Amino acid sequence: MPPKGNQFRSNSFKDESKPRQGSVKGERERSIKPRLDLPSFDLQNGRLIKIVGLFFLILSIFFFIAFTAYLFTWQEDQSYVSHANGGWHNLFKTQQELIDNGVKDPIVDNWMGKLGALLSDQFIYQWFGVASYIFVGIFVIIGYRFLFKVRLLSLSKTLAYSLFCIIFFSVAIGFVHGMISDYPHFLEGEFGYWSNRLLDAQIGQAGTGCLLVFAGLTVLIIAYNIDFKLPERKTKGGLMPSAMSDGVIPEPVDLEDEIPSEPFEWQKGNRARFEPVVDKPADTELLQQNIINHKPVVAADPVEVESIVPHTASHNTVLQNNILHEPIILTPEPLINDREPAESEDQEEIPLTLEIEETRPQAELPIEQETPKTANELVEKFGAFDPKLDLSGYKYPPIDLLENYGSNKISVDAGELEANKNKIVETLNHYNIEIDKIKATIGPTVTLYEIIPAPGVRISKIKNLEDDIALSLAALGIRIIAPMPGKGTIGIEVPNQHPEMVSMRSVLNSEKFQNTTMDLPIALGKTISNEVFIADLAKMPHLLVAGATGQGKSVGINAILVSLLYKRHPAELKFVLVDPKKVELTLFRKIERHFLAKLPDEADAIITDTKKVINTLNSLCIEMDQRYDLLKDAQVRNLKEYNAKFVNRKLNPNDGHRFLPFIVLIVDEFADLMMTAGKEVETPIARLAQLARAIGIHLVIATQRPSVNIITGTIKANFPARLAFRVLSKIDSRTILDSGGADQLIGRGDMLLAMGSDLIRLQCAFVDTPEVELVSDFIGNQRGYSTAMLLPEYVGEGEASSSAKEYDPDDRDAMFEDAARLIVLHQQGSTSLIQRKLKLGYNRAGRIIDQLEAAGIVGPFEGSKAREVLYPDEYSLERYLEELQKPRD
Ligand SMILES: Nc1ncnc2c1ncn2[C@@H]1O[C@H](COP(=O)(O)OP(=O)(O)OP(=O)(O)O)[C@@H](O)[C@H]1O
Repeated sequence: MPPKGNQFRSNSFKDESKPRQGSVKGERERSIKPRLDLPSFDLQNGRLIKIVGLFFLILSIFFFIAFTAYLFTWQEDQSYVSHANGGWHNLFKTQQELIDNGVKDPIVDNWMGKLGALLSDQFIYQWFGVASYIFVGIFVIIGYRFLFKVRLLSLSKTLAYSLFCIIFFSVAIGFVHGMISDYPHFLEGEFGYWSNRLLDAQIGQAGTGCLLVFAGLTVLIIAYNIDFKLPERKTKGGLMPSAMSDGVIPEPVDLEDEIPSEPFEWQKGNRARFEPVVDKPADTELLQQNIINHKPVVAADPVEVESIVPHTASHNTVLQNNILHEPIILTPEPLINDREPAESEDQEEIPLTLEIEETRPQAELPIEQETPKTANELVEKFGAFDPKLDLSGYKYPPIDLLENYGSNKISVDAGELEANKNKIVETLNHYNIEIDKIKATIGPTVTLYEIIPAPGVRISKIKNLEDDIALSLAALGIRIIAPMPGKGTIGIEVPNQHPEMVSMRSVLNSEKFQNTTMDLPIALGKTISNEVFIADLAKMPHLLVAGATGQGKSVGINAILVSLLYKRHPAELKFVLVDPKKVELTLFRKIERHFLAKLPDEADAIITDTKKVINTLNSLCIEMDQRYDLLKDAQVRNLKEYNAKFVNRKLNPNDGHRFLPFIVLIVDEFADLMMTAGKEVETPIARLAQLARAIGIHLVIATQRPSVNIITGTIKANFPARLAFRVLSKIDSRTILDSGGADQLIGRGDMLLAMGSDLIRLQCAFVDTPEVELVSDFIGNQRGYSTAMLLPEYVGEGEASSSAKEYDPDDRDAMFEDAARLIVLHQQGSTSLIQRKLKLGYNRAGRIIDQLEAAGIVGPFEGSKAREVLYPDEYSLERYLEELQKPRD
C-alpha cells in the first residue's frame, strides 16, 4: 500500500506521520500574510526531474547527430581526434595551437563540432562501434520518462538488456568483420575487435561463434521464454499451458496508483479561530495563497506528491514496483485433460497388457503396481486436475477495453473547503455548540468533515441540526453521522461542487484489485478517503441492491459483472442472469458459451420471462441440493474444500463428482418478479439465500422499489449485505438499510453499503455500456464451451401433474427395477440419487423417476425436496414389482 498522502494536504496542512517541528504558532502567524515572492530557482516540486529529463532527450539528439556525422566524416576528423595528436586534450585548444604542436590538418567536419567528433570517436571507434547507437535509445527512454512521466519501458530492464546488446553486437559484428579484415573498424569498435582477438586466442573462432549463439539465445529465452518445439510434434489436448491457479490475470498491466486522500485538520487557535494544523511554513504559505487565489487544489496527484512530500520516496518505490509488474509466463505442464482420462490410460496400458498376456503372464504384478491407485499416484501421474484446461487458451479481457474517465485526481477548491468549514463552524456556534477540532477528508464525490465537539456537547443536538447545516451550506445530500463508529468524532458529509467520476478502469487497474486473493472480488468503487473498495461476494454472501430509477443501479450491476469477468476464468464462474426489463443485461448474451448457465432446452440464456424465472430458481435449488449431496459424499463442508479435493483427484468423476464453479445469480428487477409471481419467487430465493453460501451459489438482487412487500422480512433476513443507491424517501432507506441515509445521497453512483453493522459510503465505479460491450465482445469472440452451462431440469408443478401419465410396462427403462429398489432402500425419491448410484445421465434418471411415479412407487414432484417413497421396505416392493410383471388381462 502506498503511504497515504495527497498534495492538498501536504501543501497545506499538518502531516500527521511526521513529528511537528519548531514553533507552529510563529509559523502560522507568518503564513497569514500573503507574500510576494521574487522568482527563485526552486528545483523542488519535480522541476529538477523535468530538467534532467530534458537534458537526456537533448543528449540523445546530440549523440544521434554526432554518431551519424561520424559515419561520414571520420576520415576528415582523424588527425584531430587521434590519440597521437592529443585526443581529448585537443578539445580546448585552438586550431593554431594544434598546428603549432605539429598536428597536420586539425580540422573538424563533424556536425556537432569538436565535442561531437571526440565523443563519436570515443564511443564508436574506441569502444563499441555502431552498437553505440543503443546509447541514444537509452537516453531517449530515460529522458522521456523523466520529462513526460510516461514509462516507455521498464528502466532497469532496459538498462540491463541494452548493456547486453551493446556488448553482444560489438563482439558479434567484430566476429563477422574479423573474417574479412584484420584491423579494428568503427563497425565493431576497438572493444569488439580486441574481445574477438582475446576469444580467438582462448577458444578459437568456432568457439567464439558458439559462445555468441549461446549468449544470444540465452537472452532470448530470458526475455521471451522462446520455445524450441519441433514444428511437426504437435502437443496433445492435455498438454496445454497450465492456467493460473489463483486466478491472477496473466496480462502484464501497468497498475494505477491508488492514492487515498488523508484528512487535514483545523484546530482551535487564538481568539477561537480555527486554523489549519500545519508543521511547515511552506505548507501554510501555499495554502494561504491557494485560498486567496481560489485555486483548485489537487488532492491526489502522484507526481506532485513525489516532489513535495519527503516521505513519498517510499510511496514512489511502491508505485514503481507496481509499474514493473512482471508478465507472468505460462509454462507448459504435463496436465491431462480430465475429459480424456480413459484415452490416456488406454494409450499406456493396452500395449503392455497384450505383451504380458502373450509372453510373460507372471509379469502382471509390476503392471498392477504401475496402475495408479491412490489420489496421490494419480496426481503424480497426470498432475492435479485443471478445470481451465478445456479453455486453456482463454485470455482475460485486457484493461485497455475500459475507458479512463476524469483525471483520477480529486480536485477540490481550497476556497470551497475553507468556506464549508467556516459555515459548519458558524452554524454550530449559532446554536452554542462549541467544537475543538475539525478535520476534512476529500472523497471523489463528498468531503467528510469530522468534528470533535467540546466536552459536554450533546451529540443529538448536532444530529438535529442536519437541515440547518444543509441550509447554511446550500447543498443537497448532507449527511450527519453522529457519532462516527469507532472514531469518537461526528461526521458531516458535504457533496463536492465538482464530483470526480471514478472510472472502472482505475479501480480494476489498482494494485488492490490486481493482487486480491478474494474468491469473487467485486470492485465497487472508491471510499470517502479515495481508497479503492473491493468486496468479496463469496463472503457477503448475497447482495441486495436498491435505488430509485436513474441513480446508478444498472451501472453498479455492470460494475459487479465486469469485475468478476476480469478476475475469473469461465471454468470457475457462471452467471444466471434474470432481466425482466429485457434490456439491461442483453449485452452479456455474447458470453453465453463462456460464463452463463441456463435451463436445458432453453434458447436464451438471459431469462426475461417470469415463468422461466421460477423454473430457473427451482432448478438452482435442485443444483444446490445436488451440490450438498456431493459435498456430503466427499465429506467436506464447503465448495472450496470440495474443489480442492476434486482437483487433487481424490473424488471420482464416475461417482458423479465434478468441478463445481461458483454460480452468481443476478436479478436486475426483483420488484417486477415479486409483483407477478410473489411467493413462487420468494420461496426459492429465500431457500437459496439461506443455504447456498457453502456450495458457491451467490445472489445479487436489485430493485427499484425497496418497499416492504418487495423486500420482505424473509428476504431481508437472508441478505446481510445491502447496497443502497439514492432512494426517494427515508422509509425506503430504512427498508433497505435499516437506517436513514440513502435518501440523502446525491445520485450518480453515490451509494451506501451496509455489511453487518458497518455503513460505508462509496462512489460506484462507472462503466459505460460501450465498455461492457467491448468486454463481452472480447470474451465472446474467443473459443467457448459448446453451450452455456446446463442447470438441472426442473418440471414445474402444473407440468408435473400433466406429465403424470399412465404407467406403460412396455416403455419401461431397463434400469427401472434397480432404481425402484435403490429408492426404497434409501427411502429417498431423488433423481440425483439414481443418477449417482446407477451412473446414469440426468435426463435418463429423470425419465426413470417419472416412470416410478407413474407406477406409484414414488410420490409426485415436491419442488426442490425429494419425492415421497410409497413403499416402506424391499419386501413390499418386490411383491409389487412381481405384480407389475404379470401380464395384464
Ligand atoms: N458511478 C457513476 N458515476 C457517474 N455517473 C453515474 C454513475 N452511475 C450512474 N451514473 C449516471 O447515472 C445515469 C443512470 O444510471 P443507471 O442507468 O445505472 O441508473 P439506474 O438506477 O439503473 O436506472 P434505471 O433503474 O432506470 O435503469 C447514467 O447514465 C450515468 O450518467
